[in-house]
Amino acid sequence: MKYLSTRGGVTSIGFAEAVMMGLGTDGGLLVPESLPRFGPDRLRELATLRFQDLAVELFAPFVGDEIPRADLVDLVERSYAGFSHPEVTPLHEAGGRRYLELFHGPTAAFKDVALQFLGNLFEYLLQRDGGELNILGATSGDTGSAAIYGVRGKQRINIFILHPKGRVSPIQERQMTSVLDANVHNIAVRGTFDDAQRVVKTLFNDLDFKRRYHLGAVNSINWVRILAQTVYYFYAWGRISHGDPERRVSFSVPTGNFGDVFAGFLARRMGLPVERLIIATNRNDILTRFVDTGSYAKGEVFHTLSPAMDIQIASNFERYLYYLMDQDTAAVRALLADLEQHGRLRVGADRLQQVQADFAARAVSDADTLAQIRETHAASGYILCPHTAVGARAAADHADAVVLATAHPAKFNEAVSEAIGREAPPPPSLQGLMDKATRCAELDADAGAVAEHMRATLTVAP
Ligand SMILES: Cc1ncc(COP(=O)(O)O)c(C=O)c1O
Ligand SMILES: N[C@@H](CCOP(=O)(O)O)C(=O)O
Repeated sequence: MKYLSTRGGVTSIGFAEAVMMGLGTDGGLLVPESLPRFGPDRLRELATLRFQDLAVELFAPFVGDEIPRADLVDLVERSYAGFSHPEVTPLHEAGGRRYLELFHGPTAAFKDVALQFLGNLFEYLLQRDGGELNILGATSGDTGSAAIYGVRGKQRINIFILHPKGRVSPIQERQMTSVLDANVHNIAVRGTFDDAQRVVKTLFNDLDFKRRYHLGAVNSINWVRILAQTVYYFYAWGRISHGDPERRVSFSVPTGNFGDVFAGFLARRMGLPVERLIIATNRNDILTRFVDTGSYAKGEVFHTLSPAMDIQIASNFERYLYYLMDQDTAAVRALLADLEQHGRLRVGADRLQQVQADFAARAVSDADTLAQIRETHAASGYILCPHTAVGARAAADHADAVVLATAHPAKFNEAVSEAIGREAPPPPSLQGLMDKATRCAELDADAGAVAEHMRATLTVAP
């Protein structure tokens, strides 16, 4: 399989190069030249597989002959061995609703599903092909810790994670800053997640800096993040449909950077029988407004009870535009130029019709998020994290939709306590964090300052 950039400036690169490149050297996002298409017989087979075997089957066409199958199997098995549930991403039924629990990994959020694999994949490729990697990522709370846990202590890898100071939950902050391995570097930036993501993209677009410092990406700009997140859509469908290709399943997806729901979109393009894909946003509703009106217009970032989704500029939206514009990279560039110049882009009526066929969307207020946590708990005793609650509320008119449970509620106990008057009990991985020593730098949300910090750190770090 070969990869190209959504902006057309990178063409025909292989899987390993795409993994290491992260963001396309033209500033675009990497996508495969084509997608495999699974027909009814293949879907029936896939539905019988355990999570790990399914992952290997789904990854194989994208990896091609660049990694021997035995090595791919080993990478996948190791990546999910540390999950606390034997099914990796089990379905749970509560209050008449199905939840796809994605929080059984080491940092208790869905990011572990992709980042355990990506960490092992980086290590494998660096050992095999030589070289070193300095990961630079931005987080609104969950990617950071999952990425850090994916690469902590690994040879040839340093990781620099930027989080918006004071805008992640206390547990999320501790999960990152209490990891004291020499290769882990946390930076609290004075600004929003969007500011942190802009710094990361600016430094990736400085090709001289990127080459000199061997920058690698763990955010969902990295294609592997998206690929790995398609697996649980197939897995959930298999468990619900028992392999019946006529059975269509809807998903409601708490959405911020548009990676998770985009993975569902891809799964459908690969033949998975998906009925509705619901984009569930909090008050930061740029994506909901886009689905309603065809206009994608930047606004102010609001602080909400679901902070990991306090995002205005959704990275993977560009990948969706690429497919929406029939893979016409010039059309993508034109839309992005509008966004850059005017702070908004607009698609025409025919494209909007396609958008509305691809997605439903709903924005959920903090008050409704709390009400959802309260109602689900009262009906079933099950405690939702606020992001998952946004997903459940957005699916109020779709009783059948599977809600992606993207984080363990104990990561967001402030919201949980406000809703039900008590905290969710933390899983073992979250216990004792608040007593640990921490290390974290603090910087302005400025690419120059971050670059300087990386240079200084890397001259003394191993
Ligand atoms: C708990 C949680 N839910 C949902 C999201 C939104 O996912 P995405 O950014 O892929 O849209 C995030 C952040 O990415 C998150 O951390
Ligand atoms: N909500 C995310 C934001 C980064 O998104 P990513 O999927 O592109 O890594 C987070 O928790 O950091």
